[in-house]
Amino acid sequence: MLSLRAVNHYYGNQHSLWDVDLDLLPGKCTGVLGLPGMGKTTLANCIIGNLPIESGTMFWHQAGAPPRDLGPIPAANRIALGINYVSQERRIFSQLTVEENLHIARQAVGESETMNSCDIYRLFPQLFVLRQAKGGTLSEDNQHQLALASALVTRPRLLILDEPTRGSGQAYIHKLGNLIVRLSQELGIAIMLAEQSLPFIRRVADCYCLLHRGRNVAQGQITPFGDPLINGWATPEIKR
Ligand SMILES: Nc1ncnc2c1ncn2[C@@H]1O[C@H](COP(=O)(O)OP(=O)(O)OP(=O)(O)O)[C@@H](O)[C@H]1O
Repeated sequence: MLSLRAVNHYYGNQHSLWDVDLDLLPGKCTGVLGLPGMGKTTLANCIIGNLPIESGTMFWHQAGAPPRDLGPIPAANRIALGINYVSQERRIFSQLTVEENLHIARQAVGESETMNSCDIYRLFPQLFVLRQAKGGTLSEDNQHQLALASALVTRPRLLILDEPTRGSGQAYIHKLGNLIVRLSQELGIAIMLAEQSLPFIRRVADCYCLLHRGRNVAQGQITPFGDPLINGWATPEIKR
């Protein structure tokens, strides 16, 4: 679905992503794991088109169509192509109701491409109850659900979640994990999960990519994840 090869990114003179290779596949959840500041958000922003890459390739593969180079495609058009994102900030319109938020999110793609309200509320029953409530009045967890629902109404083929567990309690994290597994296994969505939480990645991801100082230092199926090497990279540097 999406293949990254030798992707490099710089913030000014600071080299932030180094020759990153990554494949994101339909129906699979890929955990992009790394400590704070290792490049997870930068990688997500390069894929969605918020940041330009310096070199390398990002090719979008879709059945029955020739591969497309994402490079020249602006961020707004990448949503129409099937790539959507939930940022760490969980952006929603706080002055608008849940329904209005979802209505605006639908505008990013053609009407025929969107997920209808019944399907969205089936995935997020709590949002149905709160559909007339303003975004700003929702709890943090419900705001995250609304941000996720706003991404899903565009029927993404690739969904990128940036640290979805940050700041949430165990009950919501458990529910979110179940939802992510459903989205990948039942709806066939390719999911890129940028996370610091190794237990969460172990629970929901099929495969992983480990970023360290902008380099992909290990990747593979989730099964060998108990490998001490991986645990070593996932330990804060101060302890290494
Ligand atoms: N706008 C920016 N300008 C300059 N440097 C930046 C900018 N954003 C991030 N960086 C730097 O790029 C590197 C990667 O940051 P990034 O936010 O991608 O990491 P991360 O793994 O997502 O971390 P976190 O988990 O804290 O969000 C860090 O050294 C960070 O300080």
